[in-house]
Amino acid sequence: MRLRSFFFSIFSFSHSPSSSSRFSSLSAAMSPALEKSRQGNGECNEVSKSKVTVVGSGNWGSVAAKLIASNALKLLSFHDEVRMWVFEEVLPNGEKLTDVINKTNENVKYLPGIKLGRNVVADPDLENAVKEANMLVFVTPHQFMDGICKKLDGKITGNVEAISLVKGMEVKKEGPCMISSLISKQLGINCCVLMGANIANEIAVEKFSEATVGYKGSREIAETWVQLFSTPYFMVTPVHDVEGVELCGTLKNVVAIAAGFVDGLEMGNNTKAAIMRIGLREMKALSKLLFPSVKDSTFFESCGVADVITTCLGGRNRRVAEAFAKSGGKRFYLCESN
Ligand SMILES: NC(=O)c1ccc[n+]([C@@H]2O[C@H](COP(=O)([O-])OP(=O)(O)OC[C@H]3O[C@@H](n4cnc5c(N)ncnc54)[C@H](O)[C@@H]3O)[C@@H](O)[C@H]2O)c1
Ligand SMILES: O=P(O)(O)OC[C@H](O)CO
Repeated sequence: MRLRSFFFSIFSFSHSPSSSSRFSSLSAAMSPALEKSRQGNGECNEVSKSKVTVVGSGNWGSVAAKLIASNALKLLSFHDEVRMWVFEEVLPNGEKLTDVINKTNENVKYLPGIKLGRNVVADPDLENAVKEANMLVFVTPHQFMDGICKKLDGKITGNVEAISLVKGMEVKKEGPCMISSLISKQLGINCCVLMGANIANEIAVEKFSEATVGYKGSREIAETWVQLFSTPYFMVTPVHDVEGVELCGTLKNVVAIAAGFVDGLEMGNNTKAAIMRIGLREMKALSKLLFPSVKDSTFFESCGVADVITTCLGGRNRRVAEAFAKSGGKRFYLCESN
């Protein structure tokens, strides 16, 4: 049904005179809950509404806040306000990033030129930002997650759900630890994941893309996350395989670095395609070794093959690896700053 809608939408798109109607039929087919909520049935009082906090405000974190903010305004079951925790930085003009976001509604450092939505409130105080939320969206570079979880240890109470958009893992002495497990174990809450072929800057300007929500246990909470993130230009599918989805988002970065080396060394498109194919096969093998429950079908979702393709074509990992190879082995961080 969804596949048919998708092809129908592409067909409509190619025959559509205006870009604003591009994905209207797709939107209608995919979001019955959104349409129902828009009509309003008066069943949700203020107390039962979910409050969302986005923990992180980088490039993807800001786009995630924008997606969520637009839906929070439309869906009855969510509070309008979306908090966004900002790792405070002082900008070259001396202003604090948080103040500028709240004044201009724009993350001028990590997502310049894009309005986040007036209902996004930037907050530099992590504890304060999460204290009233019952839905937490974690989206920072992976290396900061251990520290963030430690700061929040014992501070999350009540019925709270989390989702991780972090593409990476903690590698401890005992072995690899998925970020969703880190969140679950340290904060004592259930944690889904959202991964996919999602270059943030493209989604920021509302170009169409897909994503995958990985969950374990109840499908109901996964459906709530799908509702919160879905827009006509962002199509989200739930998959009952949290480890598989998260490992796809993590391991594709390694393939992207290899693809960047291939580009930097000018080895050509056939070699790059081979890297992507073999890379995907190795992602699957390693994922299944770590978690035998990982499903083959997950690798055909947006989080799998599609993310390998987009990251190897347009991602930052690819770009920095290409610069590294072209520079003849300059230090990685110097390539990153270019
Ligand atoms: N950017 C994308 O296109 C994209 C798309 C999908 C997934 N992701 C994943 O999302 C996650 C977040 O990426 P992003 O693009 O939002 O961030 P980013 O790469 O833009 O990173 C910068 C962020 O890190 C914060 N930061 C810096 N020092 C910190 C510290 N000591 N403690 C806490 N935070 C600190 C900065 O304030 C900023 O918010 C990553 O795992 C990434 O792989 C990114
Ligand atoms: O820019 P990258 O390499 O971090 O990739 C961004 C996203 O993960 C692509 O889905």
